[in-house]
Order: sequence, then C-alpha cells, then structure tokens
Amino acid sequence: MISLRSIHKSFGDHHVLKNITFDIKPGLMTGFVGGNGAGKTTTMRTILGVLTPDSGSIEVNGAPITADYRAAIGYMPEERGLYPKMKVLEQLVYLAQLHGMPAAEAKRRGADLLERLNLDLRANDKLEELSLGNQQRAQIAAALIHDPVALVLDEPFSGLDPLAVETTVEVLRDTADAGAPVLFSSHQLDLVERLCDELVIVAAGEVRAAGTREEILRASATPEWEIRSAADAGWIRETGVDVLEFDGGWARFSADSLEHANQVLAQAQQRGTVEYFGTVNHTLHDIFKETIR
Ligand SMILES: Nc1ncnc2c1ncn2[C@@H]1O[C@H](COP(=O)(O)OP(=O)(O)OP(=O)(O)O)[C@@H](O)[C@H]1O
Repeated sequence: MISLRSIHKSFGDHHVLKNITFDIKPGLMTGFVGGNGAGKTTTMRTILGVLTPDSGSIEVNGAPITADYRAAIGYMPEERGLYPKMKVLEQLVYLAQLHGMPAAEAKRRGADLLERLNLDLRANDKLEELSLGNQQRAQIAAALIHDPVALVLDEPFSGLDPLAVETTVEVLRDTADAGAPVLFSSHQLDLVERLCDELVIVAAGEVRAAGTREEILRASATPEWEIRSAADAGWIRETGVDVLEFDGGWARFSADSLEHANQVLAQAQQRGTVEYFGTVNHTLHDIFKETIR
C-alpha cells in the first residue's frame, strides 16, 4: 500500500497541496479526480519523487518510500515523454532493458502488451507516425513494460476511443489483480465511477472525499427530503426545516431528523393529497460538483 501522509507543497506563495492524505491500496484501482489545477499532477509527481514535498511523508507498507520502489513504479507523466522518432516496440524494449529486463523477455512482453492494447500492427512504426490515441496506447505500454510494482498514471484515458478505454482498463485491471496499487487521474467522473474501486476527490489542493463510491455517498449524505403535493408548498418555510428549493407544490428541504421531516409530511397531508414524499439520493456527480465549486 502506498500512503500519502499530510503532504504540503507550495510554489512560491502558492500553496498547491494542503495536507494531502490518502492510501492507494494494493489490488485496487483508485481514481483521482478533481477540476483543473486541483493538484492531481503535483501529487503524482511527489509520489514519483519528481517533486519534493515541503512536508509530509510517502510510505510503502508503513516504511518511507525508497528510490528502488519509485524506479519500479509504472509512471505515465502528464508531459508523456517517449521518443517520437523511435519505433514503438524498439523503445518499449529499450525502456525495459533500462529496468534490467533481458532483451528477449522485453521483446516478448512488449509484443504481448501491444497486442493486448490493439497496437501490434503499429509495432514497427515510429511513435510520431501514430495518431494521438495510438501514441497514448504506446505510452500506456511504456508504463507497463517493466512489470511495475505499482501504477501512477496521469490522465491515461484522455484521447482514447471507447474501445481503447475498455482494452486499457482490462490491462490495468490485470496489473491491479496481480497485487499492485493503481492510481490514475481523470476529469471524466463517469469513467472513474465505473472503473474504480476507490476514489479520491481533490479540490484546491485538498482531499474532499475518499473511499469507495458507497462510502463517499454515505459520508456526504445530507438528510434531505422532497415533497410534492397539490397545494402550494410555501407554508413549509414556517415549519422550522430548511427549505432548499421550492416550486409550486414541490419542495426540497433538509431537516435535522426523520421525525421532523415526518411532521412536515403530516402537516402536508392535513392540507391535501401528498403525491410524493421521500429522501433525496445524491449522485457522485452532485458531490463532485459541490466539492469542486
Ligand atoms: N512547477 C510549478 N510552478 C508553479 N506552479 C505550479 C507548478 N506546477 C503546478 N503549479 C500550480 O499548481 C496548481 C496545481 O496544478 P496541477 O497540475 O497539480 O493540477 P491538476 O489537478 O493536475 O490540473 P489539471 O487537471 O488541469 O492537469 C496549479 O495552480 C498550477 O498552476
């Protein structure tokens, strides 16, 4: 498990990471979501040691992260960074050899990864000759070529078509299933919600929510109700609950207890027929919008 503990980082007087704390658990895919400038890339760079935090620590299974562990992480940086003029398979083999993998094994593994990522037909093309989406697949193969102990991927799905997203996810899932912690950032909440086991939502350099989808929904749940009746709902404002929105016979309100909400229901029934009464179910999208506002 990779653990980030109270990471702070400033650039000049811009405090970019404020007490970032979360875990990337082995065997799970953790999605890292947040708006532009939230601090995702900066956080990932501190994990890799590209940036040194001003304070805080990064641990692997409870001990400070080592240079050897960092070198064995599969990292896909925001700025990418393969050689445009080198052939795809050739550079995968080269990268694997830099990690100490024998050439024959590197070739085998490279060819296998390219096949799985549907890029085998372009194995002998130069990177610059590939479309952007295919270059992206090559970058993913590069992050995986050395059989990494963990994956840290900055926006790995950007620019991929839906089929490529699916094949990439399968490959990443296999890496997680083999016991590696996997962290990837994304702006696409729907994708993250579908693919991830756990999520970390970051805004303005702070972790706003972390855990499984259900844990985040539970922790962020505010006790809200909706009521719809034939009569105008304006009177609800006099019942002591907090009316968040109302329109004609419909109202959404928060109350401090179920009993209090039921008193509103009872009064509504005295005033006429109640068409609907129930709790409001927030989606992850609602929470995401709230947290990045
Ligand atoms: N080297 C740097 N020098 C100064 N400011 C920086 C540097 N790197 C990042 N920042 C600032 O830190 C903040 C967080 O940037 P970061 O790239 O980590 O955000 P992000 O969540 O990855 O955003 P995006 O989704 O847009 O890529 C931004 O305000 C950015 O301008």
